[in-house]
Amino acid sequence: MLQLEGQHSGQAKMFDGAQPLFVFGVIADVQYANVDNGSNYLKTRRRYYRNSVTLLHDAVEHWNGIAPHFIVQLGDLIDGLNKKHNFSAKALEIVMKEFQRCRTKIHHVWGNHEFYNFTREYLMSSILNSKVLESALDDISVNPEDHAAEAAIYSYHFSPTPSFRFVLLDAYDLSVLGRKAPSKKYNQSLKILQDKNKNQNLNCPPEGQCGTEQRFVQFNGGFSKEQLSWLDKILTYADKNLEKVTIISHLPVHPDSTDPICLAWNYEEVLSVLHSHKSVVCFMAGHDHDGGYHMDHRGIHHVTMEGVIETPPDTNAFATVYVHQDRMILKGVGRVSDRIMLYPST
Ligand SMILES: Nc1ccn([C@@H]2O[C@H](COP(=O)(O)OP(=O)(O)OC[C@H](O)CO)[C@@H](O)[C@H]2O)c(=O)n1
Repeated sequence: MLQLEGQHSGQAKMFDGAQPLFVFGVIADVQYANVDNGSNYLKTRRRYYRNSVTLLHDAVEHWNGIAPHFIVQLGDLIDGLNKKHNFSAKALEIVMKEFQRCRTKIHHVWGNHEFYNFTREYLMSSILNSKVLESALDDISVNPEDHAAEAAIYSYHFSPTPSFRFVLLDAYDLSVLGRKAPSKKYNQSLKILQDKNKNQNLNCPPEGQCGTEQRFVQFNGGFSKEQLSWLDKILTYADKNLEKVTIISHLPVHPDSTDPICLAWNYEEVLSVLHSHKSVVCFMAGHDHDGGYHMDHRGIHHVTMEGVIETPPDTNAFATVYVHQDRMILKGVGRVSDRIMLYPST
């Protein structure tokens, strides 16, 4: 019997008859706000702001019956509308009350809506910083200069059981959201945006552009060189130790797994790091509320989770993932489809 890090007593329920090595839950874009139902900016999708916390409640009830070893919350937990109503802290308290009923550990990713509500400094010392759940790795040496830069990046990794690792990435490391003007990263991010997007409102995609060029909008962001070099080190360690790695991020990085308007600015650089390592098996993201999926040419599964906020009250949008030696079985609830994800052959 494998020893699971931080495992609470009891065994997660089996899904398909075979005993999984471990089980985790995943949910994205709850975006709770204490306001009436509304829509997205283009008025093409309905948003159920108050009900989203009820769907989170139902997800937690479901998970409490399964006892997963941890939950991954993919960002945008509360909507930016809370800020306008001076309700950010209260809204966070309301959603966290639901998570606190969950008898397992929660790993929180940060999305654009976290930065509409809170500063990066506030988030670093808040309940949404789950870096305390990081696994220590003495053999990964980090030079002191890199270390100083990394301190302002919210990324970490953990190993729930030997041979498996999860890496949580900060997709707003390069962003005009959460970076103070005129800091180096703010200036660098504004330049990336303004070089590509000539609109007054930088949340509107660049005029006349279609496809992946639409990603240069303010509600997206990217990954700094320091973060990518840190990721490269973790993946080198994982390769050497024959681990299987799942990466979690608010922003997707594969154009075929999402509406391209939701892609990370430097998604190509991230893909190039992932493809230079044999350990990566899955990349999970949120942000595109319609969800998406693509298995890339290297066999990496790119899962974009459907957003709770655009999920009608009579259904839901979350998943439980059963991890086996040769595959992950994703069991979706409501709008999320079931998937069997075999690991790429090495
Ligand atoms: N053309 C646009 C689009 C958006 N905005 C404003 O930007 C903020 C964020 O938009 P929002 O749709 O809430 O962001 P999500 O993270 O929920 O979703 C991302 C993608 O839209 C999914 O497709 C908000 O303040 C909008 O009003 C804008 O000004 N112009």
